[in-house]
Amino acid sequence: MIEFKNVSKSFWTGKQRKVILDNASFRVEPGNNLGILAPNGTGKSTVINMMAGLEKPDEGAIVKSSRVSFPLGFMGGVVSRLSAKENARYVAKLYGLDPDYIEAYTRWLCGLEEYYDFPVGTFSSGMRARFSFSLLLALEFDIYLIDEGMPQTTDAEFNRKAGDVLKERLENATVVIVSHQAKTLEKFAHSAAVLRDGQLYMFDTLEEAKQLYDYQTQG
Ligand SMILES: Nc1ncnc2c1ncn2[C@@H]1O[C@H](COP(=O)(O)OP(=O)(O)OP(=O)(O)O)[C@@H](O)[C@H]1O
Repeated sequence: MIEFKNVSKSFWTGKQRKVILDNASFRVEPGNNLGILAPNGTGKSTVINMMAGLEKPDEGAIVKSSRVSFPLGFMGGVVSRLSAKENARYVAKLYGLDPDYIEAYTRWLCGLEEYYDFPVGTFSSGMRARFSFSLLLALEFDIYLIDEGMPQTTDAEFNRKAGDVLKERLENATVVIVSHQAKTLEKFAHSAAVLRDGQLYMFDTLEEAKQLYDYQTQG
């Protein structure tokens, strides 16, 4: 479970205070895939980063009783001058896992062939996406965080493999996915929430969340 207790978060832009959360309290329950809808620039990444522990709240507390992933697509832990292989082995050690297993798994899933042994800094954005997604799926979490859908790769073979693995993972794990469009959430979300005016409004269904969201974005 991830619980936000009276969490406030804002940024000072130099001209104004941008409020992301204002004394917000909500929970992400295991087994209940949650989709969060919010327009671009309103704080989706910030909320996901707070769940991952990459951003701290200004006030309040975030309590976690599950293993929560880093956000899908997050490359902060990956060192550009090291190869995918070296990064995978390093991350395995950080998580106390078998480096041989994590190397073999990511090598198989990302399908980068000989580029797996090249520095990550030389990768195209699609190759980076494939590597970071493979790394995320190689590690076992109770809650997976996804920012704006699946990585956009044009590699059909990778998309199929990664989609299958994610589906399998989600039989025992939960996903939190944020997007500015309901369509991205449809495949995963059981319930949904709308980030608005510093609060996260929770709904039992995506349909209900969409009604508030459409009203908000069109009005
Ligand atoms: N470290 C920071 N310092 C100042 N402002 C920030 C910082 N991080 C984010 N912001 C601002 O907070 C707001 C929300 O940013 P965030 O990236 O969370 O939004 P988002 O909904 O994920 O946007 P997008 O969908 O465009 O990525 C934006 O106006 C952004 O400029």
